[in-house]
Amino acid sequence: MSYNVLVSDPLAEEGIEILKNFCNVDEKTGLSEDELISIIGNYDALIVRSGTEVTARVIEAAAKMKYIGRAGAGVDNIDTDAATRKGIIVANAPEGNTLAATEHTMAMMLSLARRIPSANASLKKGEWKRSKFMGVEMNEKTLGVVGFGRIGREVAQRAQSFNMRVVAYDPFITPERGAQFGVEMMSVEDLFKVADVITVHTPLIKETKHLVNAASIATMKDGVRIINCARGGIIDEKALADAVLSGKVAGAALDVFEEEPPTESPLLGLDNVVVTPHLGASTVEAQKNVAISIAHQCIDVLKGGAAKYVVNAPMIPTELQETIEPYARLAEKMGRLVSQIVSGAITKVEVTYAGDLIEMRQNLKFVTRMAIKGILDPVLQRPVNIVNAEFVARERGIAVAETMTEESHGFKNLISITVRTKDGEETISGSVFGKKRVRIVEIGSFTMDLVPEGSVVISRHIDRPGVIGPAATVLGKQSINIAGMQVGRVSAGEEALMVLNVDSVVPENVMDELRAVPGIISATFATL
Ligand SMILES: NC(=O)c1ccc[n+]([C@@H]2O[C@H](COP(=O)([O-])OP(=O)(O)OC[C@H]3O[C@@H](n4cnc5c(N)ncnc54)[C@H](O)[C@@H]3O)[C@@H](O)[C@H]2O)c1
Ligand SMILES: O=C(O)[C@H](O)COP(=O)(O)O
Repeated sequence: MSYNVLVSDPLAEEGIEILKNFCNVDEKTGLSEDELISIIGNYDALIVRSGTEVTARVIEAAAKMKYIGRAGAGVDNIDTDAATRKGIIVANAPEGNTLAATEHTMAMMLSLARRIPSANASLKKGEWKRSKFMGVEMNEKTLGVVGFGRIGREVAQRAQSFNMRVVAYDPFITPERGAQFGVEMMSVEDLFKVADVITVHTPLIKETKHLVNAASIATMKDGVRIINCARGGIIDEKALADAVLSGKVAGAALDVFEEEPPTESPLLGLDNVVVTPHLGASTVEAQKNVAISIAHQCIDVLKGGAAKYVVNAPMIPTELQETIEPYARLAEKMGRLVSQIVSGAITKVEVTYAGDLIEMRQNLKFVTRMAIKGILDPVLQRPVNIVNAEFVARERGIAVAETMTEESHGFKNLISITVRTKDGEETISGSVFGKKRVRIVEIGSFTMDLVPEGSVVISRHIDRPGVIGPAATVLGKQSINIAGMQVGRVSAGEEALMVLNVDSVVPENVMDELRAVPGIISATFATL
């Protein structure tokens, strides 16, 4: 199968080469939304940087899209909710440009402190104004880092080497974690009060929109310096310009703007403001890193696998991927089976984890989503995957619950899926033996040891002589080979369950014949 990939922003050649070895690649930059919409239906994957707005309209038109890759960190130019609804994997390359953005932040801080851009421009105009460009030292100043993630931490370490005191605000980082970096975590209000230089390193989300505004600037030290190498919009540009003009803020350095390019930003005309055109990630090294990462992830997804840095699905830490994989595979197969043996509209799915699995509770969301995918796949025409499984379930009014229990019925690990419908409920349990031997061990109250692969016939019958033989004869007459058989019963003479692994599809008319065998109560054909 040949795949088409559209690269709509400049991507380093190293990434393009990797893609070209696997699929057709079109590089078309500078497209308008309408131009993008008119061609996007031809592509299986789209790769962007911050230049392309991947709107809900674009995603709606992306009929066969499986992957949107962001060769960089910020995904605020991609409507990830719209992608999630469509089951499109959105992935980024968050680590590749961390050091580039960090070093750019340090460059901006020093440029601001020593007024390098203005001094450079002045000298090049033929002036020699040494006293005009008096600077300040960073030594012993306090740096306030807002957002103590990858870049925030790297900036902090470099600032410490300048002998700066570093304080930080990040609602998701504990004081203990901050202390490991020699950084005091504090409230944003306190940080604004004590910092000589403030640098923001958060994503642009509703909580961080205009975090630096007229009111918060008023609480800052007189002569504070402010840096934004994260996202335009975290700082209210008008408020910042007013504060620079009034002298409250001694200077600002901005790499990113509310609108890019920033045609109307009041900051562009100010002397004490250093600006760059979103260059944080623009190093040869960073561009190579992100292009390679996003190209490999693209190929992994097109081959049917998962991307390493998915932003719209649960991520599994690399070290756990091998451990989780068999559970995810088992849950999907169990979901497929249970969905084909229940009748009536599904109203609730409950996935219960027991035994050793409880220790992995943080990472079981992935397994639950695979169970839902398995349940919905056989009944829906649209693609259901790890990205949109929960969304599609919700959309269909199916409640999903995930529970943990110590009770594992003697198994080392146990996954149980209970599906409720308007007509009743069915529970299937499975376990992973050794590292990856997956088995279904219970269907309802019947114990078994079923390899969840291929085609199966599941029937309920009265436990008495003369039922199983005639049932097998029905299949034999149609040359349908029985590769395996499991029979389970709770007590002799009552209802029993039979599962036949068959080597070919059993047509509906043959299933009807099977259902007509005296003693057979019900029979279902399922593909796993
Ligand atoms: N200028 C550039 O070219 C450039 C390059 C790379 C990254 N970036 C941007 O830099 C920013 C940081 O990137 P990163 O890789 O460090 O991301 P990251 O996810 O590692 O760190 C972001 C941090 O922000 C914190 N945070 C979230 N909400 C917050 C809030 N309300 N208040 C304070 N902190 C909050 C998170 O807990 C996290 O620790 C992103 O916006 C990214 O898009 C810009
Ligand atoms: O979020 C990012 O990675 C940076 O803003 C870089 O954006 P760019 O890839 O458009 O340079």
